[in-house]
Amino acid sequence: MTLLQVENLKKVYADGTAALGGIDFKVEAGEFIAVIGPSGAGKSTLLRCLNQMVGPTSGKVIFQGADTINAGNRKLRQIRREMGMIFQGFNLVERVSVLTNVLHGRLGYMSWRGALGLYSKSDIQEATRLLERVGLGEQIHKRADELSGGQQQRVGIARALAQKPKLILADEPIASLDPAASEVVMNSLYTFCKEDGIACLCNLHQVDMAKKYATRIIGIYKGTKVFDGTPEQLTDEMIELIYNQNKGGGADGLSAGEGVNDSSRGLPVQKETVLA
Ligand SMILES: Nc1ncnc2c1ncn2[C@@H]1O[C@H](COP(=O)(O)OP(=O)(O)OP(=O)(O)O)[C@@H](O)[C@H]1O
Repeated sequence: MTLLQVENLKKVYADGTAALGGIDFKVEAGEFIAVIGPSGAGKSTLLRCLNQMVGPTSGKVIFQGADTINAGNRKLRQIRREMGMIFQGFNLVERVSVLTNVLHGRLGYMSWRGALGLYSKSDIQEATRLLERVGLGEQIHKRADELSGGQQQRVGIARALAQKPKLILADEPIASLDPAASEVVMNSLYTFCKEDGIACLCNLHQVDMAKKYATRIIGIYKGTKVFDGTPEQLTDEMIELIYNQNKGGGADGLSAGEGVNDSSRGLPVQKETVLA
């Protein structure tokens, strides 16, 4: 079964900004997909519409056969625990320990016990094991804000893994990191997703990182998908087209109701590869 199916997904924010103009794609189990595109293209909105952090205006998001947009609270909670999320700003609770932050990844599986901090012995063992796996076995009792940015993001990865997700949504996970830390974080994310058979949708500004790690790349421009292919198919000419379209026209989202016709922007249309 297809893991995730996105059909004609649209998002118009309350102020009229049309951030997504109708996006379609599928994700199969274990794929590592980089989502690229200029600032304001709609990458974050897309990821947030998948787990309903942002409510889409219309379209379909089917995750493991379940309609996420119309899911009730209970079903949505189940869907969200199988869709881990990693954030640019790490989103850790800074004043609590690294271990506790990873245990927060188990909250979706718990009821009142989690709210009281009553984690099971096996959850604590698993969280410890995950921290060892991301190379932070020595840091588990430190406060989260005592760690470097790259270390904090590895805590974020361990927390997402603690959810035992089928899909990880990573929203610019290396945007605030230096090149060395970025490499460590991307390598960890890629390796653990591969080892655990987890699919990943990873928003990236760095095209070189997308080409290095992704098994597939989706290019977004002004709320529409303008490229969907392998790293090899993402030629320098295509990169130039995706990003340089941005220069004249800005990237502040579409006006509400404005559709994007890719051929009208001069982007080449190659069947299968570009513009599904
Ligand atoms: N809450 C909001 N209300 C109104 N407009 C928004 C909101 N969030 C995002 N937008 C707009 O939607 C468009 C897409 O934004 P989004 O953050 O999804 O793009 P992005 O590709 O992730 O950009 P970046 O790479 O800079 O993070 C932009 O025009 C942005 O200004």
